[in-house]
Amino acid sequence: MVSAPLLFDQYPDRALLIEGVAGSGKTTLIAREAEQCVTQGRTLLVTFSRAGRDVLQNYMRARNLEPVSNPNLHIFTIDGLAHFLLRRLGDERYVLDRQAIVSDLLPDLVSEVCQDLQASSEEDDAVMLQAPALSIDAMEKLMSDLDYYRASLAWQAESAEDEQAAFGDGLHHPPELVRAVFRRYDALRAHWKPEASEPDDTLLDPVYKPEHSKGMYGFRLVSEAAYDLLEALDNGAELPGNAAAYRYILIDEFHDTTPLQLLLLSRIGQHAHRLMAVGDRYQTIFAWRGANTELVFDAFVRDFSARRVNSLTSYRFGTELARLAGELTRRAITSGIVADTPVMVCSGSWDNAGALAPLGKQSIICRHGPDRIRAAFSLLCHAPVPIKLAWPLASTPAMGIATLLYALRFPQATTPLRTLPLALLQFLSLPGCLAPDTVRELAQARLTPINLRMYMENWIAARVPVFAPSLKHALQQWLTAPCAPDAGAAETLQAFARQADLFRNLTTPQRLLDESLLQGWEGLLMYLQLNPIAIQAWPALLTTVAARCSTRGGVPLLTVTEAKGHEYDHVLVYDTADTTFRNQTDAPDVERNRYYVACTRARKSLTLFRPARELA
Ligand SMILES: Nc1ncnc2c1ncn2[C@@H]1O[C@H](COP(=O)(O)OP(=O)(O)OP(=O)(O)O)[C@@H](O)[C@H]1O
Repeated sequence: MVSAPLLFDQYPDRALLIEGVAGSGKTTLIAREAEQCVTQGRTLLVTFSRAGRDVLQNYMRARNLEPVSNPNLHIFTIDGLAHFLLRRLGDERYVLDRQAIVSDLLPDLVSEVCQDLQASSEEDDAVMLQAPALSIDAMEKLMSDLDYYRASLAWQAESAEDEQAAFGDGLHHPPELVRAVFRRYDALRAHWKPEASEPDDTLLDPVYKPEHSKGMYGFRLVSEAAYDLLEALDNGAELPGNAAAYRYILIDEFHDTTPLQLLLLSRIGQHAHRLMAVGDRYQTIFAWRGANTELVFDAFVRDFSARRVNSLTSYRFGTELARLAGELTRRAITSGIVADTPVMVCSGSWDNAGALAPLGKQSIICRHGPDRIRAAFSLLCHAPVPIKLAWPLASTPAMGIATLLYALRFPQATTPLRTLPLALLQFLSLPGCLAPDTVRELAQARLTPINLRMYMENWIAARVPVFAPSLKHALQQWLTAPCAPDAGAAETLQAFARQADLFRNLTTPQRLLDESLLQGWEGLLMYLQLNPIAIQAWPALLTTVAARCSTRGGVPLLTVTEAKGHEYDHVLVYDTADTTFRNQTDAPDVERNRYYVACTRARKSLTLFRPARELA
């Protein structure tokens, strides 16, 4: 490795903004600078994602530096830092699980807000606002609207124009609704009390356990901690010197920082001696969460009079991949290493995908979760040699639905079904289900096929409908119609899906969960057609699939989000079209960035894989 002088020694400026291409050594640079900084004072290494924080921790560990043994070294995500500081300020709100808020708290709050909005529009004779459906899907979108509204600083705009400029076209729902829900939601967050003296575990974010067991009130998501900390500071709270007085602040993944997070970092960094932010604007893949690279880079330069330093040389990969990365981002990217990194386009079958490196030695990067499921089944069915997958395919939604159906039909079967509680939650997330109140009860009890069947019969008979009519009918049939024990699993499951109309709305799935289900269902049917079994033998299939999935020695199957910040010797990018992923739904620049991130994880070889349609 070239031992370059430290940038803090090379440049006299208090703050530096390093913009470097993938593999140009940004994280390495932070680690090198930090190694020096910790000898001189408290040093904060901060990053956007948990995955990015883990990468930083690994880089520091490789230098024998760990926060537990070095009091000067602090490594956090920005939200994790805000949460930590709030706790030091004596803030004891619960940290709740996002899904619990979406399904348990948001629907009631939204109906109250809509009633108020309708009442006031009647008084003012104004146009009435269309209330959203209270489906899980609409609530999930509203939750991301709240995130976006918060992260983009739209809440502090003084006029409707400023507000619009902040959130741009990032909202799913009308701004009046988002604004009103945002206010009511924040009021609820401040005063909320669990129904019992403490909330049940299913409501809590498992990563952030409460400080005390009783007497706490208020809640937040950890992603709301930066906002809450800023609010506390605006209300006169002072950051505890022993927790927040950082001499050095080094920010990785700066391109993903939101305007809200930058505001907080600017407050924390106002007395810092030196600051450094590193990023690559072409690696922004979280724009949908309110990240705004251009704005954040410019604000950092302005607020800290930072010097910009650019690097177009990658030390991760050789010339051929450097050329591809340059074409994708229209930059003159060069390679700083001698060895080449060949790039191969491979269409059709997996047989040819091992030309640059054996398939078992490659890391497979997919655009998102649903594509990963497709890749996994495709490998399971068609890989030339039976390789193992370092990923639990048996826990995917389609496998869950089939497991639940099996348990309902054969409640007396004795083979234990380890994934049954997960399968129940997956089933109840189907578009045609409204989660019944008793689910939480059931999820906490010891779930057996027998009590599952009993609950299911009650739900089907319930006066308040739990299932859409076609799904209800299909379930009734499933529970009552005689079924030959040797009926083929593929045909039986297919018949249920048809009767329940499971995929009617899924030709263009809206939710990732639905797309995951669709890909998994198609993959499962393909597997069952190649390996036919009777529905009664379902537990044996689960065992066979689980045996093909092993973290030890299996091929890693990653999404771009998971692979970001990491590097792998041999990378296969799954399901590419012409210089991008085949599946394109987000803004073109976000899609391009995702593809660029995936390709630039490779060190020694890159295979761009396009499966033949019948294998996809
Ligand atoms: N100056 C250098 N000389 C040689 N190799 C280097 C140098 N800097 C970094 N490397 C190596 O290049 C690879 C990429 O480094 P690093 O992960 O720090 O890049 P990055 O810019 O953070 O990448 P990305 O933005 O893609 O996450 C690593 O294997 C690292 O050891």
